Amino acid sequence: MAEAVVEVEGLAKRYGASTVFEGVSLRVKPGESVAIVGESGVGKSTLLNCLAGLDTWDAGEVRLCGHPLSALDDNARALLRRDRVGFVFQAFHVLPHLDVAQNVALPLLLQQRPDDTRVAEVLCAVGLGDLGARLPQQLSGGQLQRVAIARALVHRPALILADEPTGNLDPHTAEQVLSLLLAQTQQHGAALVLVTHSDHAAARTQRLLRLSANGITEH
Ligand SMILES: Nc1ncnc2c1ncn2[C@@H]1O[C@H](COP(=O)(O)OP(=O)(O)OP(=O)(O)O)[C@@H](O)[C@H]1O
Repeated sequence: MAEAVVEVEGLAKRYGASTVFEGVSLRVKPGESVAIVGESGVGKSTLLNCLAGLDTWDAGEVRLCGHPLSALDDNARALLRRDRVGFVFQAFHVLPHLDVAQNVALPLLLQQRPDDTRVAEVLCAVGLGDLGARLPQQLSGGQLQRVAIARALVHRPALILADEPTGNLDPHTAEQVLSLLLAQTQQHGAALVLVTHSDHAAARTQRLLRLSANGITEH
């Protein structure tokens, strides 16, 4: 059995007396694509943040590339995330004072392996080949989303986490972006976990998981 890229066991998240979810277990292997769906507020973004070690939990464990995240300190978690994870945030988190190419280059610079050719290649792949010198404020919402996606893919991470990656895109661009995320799983063996409200996006992944307060179920 291939080692899971990410493995979750009995995860629970609470805010005070209020439980967001509990009993969440899942495994995603290299080359697998998974969509997580569920009602608004059920904790999909929270779960994604837990998978990346960006949020804490109250019971259970998350293992990323074999490492139990609760055993790592903040610094070790940040290093693991830097090397293994590409995260497409719902709110993009594009840095406003850097141009598009500089934003996309960031994961490579953090790993001290700058690669302008790779940055240009990924920008072309998301249809932003001519916009590398633009500042984020000069882009549309859909273009910003594609910058966020290019930045999440540039360092060929083992795990791609994407929170509503097609939420701001027209159907044609959404299709292109999904193809790009899925190609990364097929060609480079990355694991993709996608949070989405779109039935269409969910239908393109190999597995569909529904999150509810009592856990997560496969459909
Ligand atoms: N700091 C906080 N304190 C208390 N409750 C919080 C806090 N942050 C988030 N929550 C609650 O946690 C729950 C999960 O939020 P989350 O954003 O993960 O849901 P979601 O399923 O991604 O929602 P959506 O589909 O609307 O994006 C929500 O009910 C939210 O109100």
